[in-house]
Amino acid sequence: MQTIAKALTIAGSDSGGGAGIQADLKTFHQLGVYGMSAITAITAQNTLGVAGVYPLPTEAVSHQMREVLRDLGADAAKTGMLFDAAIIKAVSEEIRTFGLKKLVVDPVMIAKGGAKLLLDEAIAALKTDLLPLAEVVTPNLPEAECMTGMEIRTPEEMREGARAIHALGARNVLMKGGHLEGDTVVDILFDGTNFYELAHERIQTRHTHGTGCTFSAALTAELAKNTPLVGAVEKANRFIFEAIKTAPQIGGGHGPTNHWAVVE
Ligand SMILES: Nc1ncnc2c1ncn2[C@@H]1O[C@H](COP(=O)(O)OP(=O)(O)O)[C@@H](O)[C@H]1O
Ligand SMILES: Cc1ncc(COP(=O)(O)O)c(N)n1
Repeated sequence: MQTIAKALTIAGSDSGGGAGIQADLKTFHQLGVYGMSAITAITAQNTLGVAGVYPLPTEAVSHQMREVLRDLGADAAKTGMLFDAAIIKAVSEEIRTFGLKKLVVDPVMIAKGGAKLLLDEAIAALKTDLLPLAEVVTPNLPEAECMTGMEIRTPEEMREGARAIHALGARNVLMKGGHLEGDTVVDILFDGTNFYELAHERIQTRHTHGTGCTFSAALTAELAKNTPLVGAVEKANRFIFEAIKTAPQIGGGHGPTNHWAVVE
C-alpha cells in the first residue's frame, strides 16, 4: 500500500483564508499531501489588510510541533509568519530535535498592506538560528534586502543576494522576483553552485494575497512527495502562476489566489 506524503506548516493564521496556515493547508491538500499545522500567531485580517496580530505563547508553538511530529511525523515542513525571536528559537529547537531535513523557510516579514508579521528584533534569530536549518529559503526582494543589507533591484543583484543568503547557511535559495518591474516575472534558484531561472508572464492583477505562502506551500508539498528540488521548484512555480491567473476575485482589496489550481 502506498503511504500518503505528510507536510507540516508552522505559520500564522489568516482569518481571511488567503495566506498563512489556511493557504498552506489548502495547497497541501490540492497537491495530494496530508497537511498538519503548528500555529504561531492568530491574525485578524481580510483582503484589505491585517487589523490585529495575536502571537501565541512560545510553549504553545513548540507543543503543537512536538505532538504532531512524535506521532504522525512529517516528510517536509515549512515556516511562514514566526513573529518574534522567542518563537523562532523554539521552532528551530524542535526542528533540530526531530531532525527535520526538508525544511522550506519562507521568511515572512511584512504583509502586502504593510503590517509587520516579524518584529525587527527577530531578524538576527531568523538568520542565525533558522536559516542554517533550511533546505530552501524563499525570500521576496524586500526580505532578501533585509537579510543581506544589499539593494536588490536587478536580476544580477538577485544573484548576488542569493549568494549572500546561501552564505548564511541555507542549502538552497529561491529568490522570488515578483517585486521587480517588467512583463516577465523571474524567480532564481541558487544551490550554492548553479543558478536556475524560472520565468513566466506577469499577470496584471491586484489579487496576489498569499502568493508567497501558496508558492512555498506548493514547494513543500512537492518535497514531501520526494520530487527532486529543481522539479519541485518548477511545479510550485507553475502552480502559483495558475493560481494567480485563475484567482477567484473575491474581497474588496488584494484577494486570494486559486488554491484549486490544476497543474500537470
Ligand atoms: N503578477 C504576477 N504574475 C505572475 N506571477 C507572479 C506575480 N506576482 C508574484 N508572482 C509569483 O508569485 C510568487 C511570489 O512572488 P513575490 O510577489 O515575489 O513574493 P511575495 O508574495 O512573498 O511578496 C513568485 O513565485 C512569483 O513568480
Ligand atoms: C498569517 C499571514 N502569513 C503570511 C502573510 C503574508 O501574505 P502575503 O504573501 O500576501 O504577503 C499574511 N498576510 N498573513
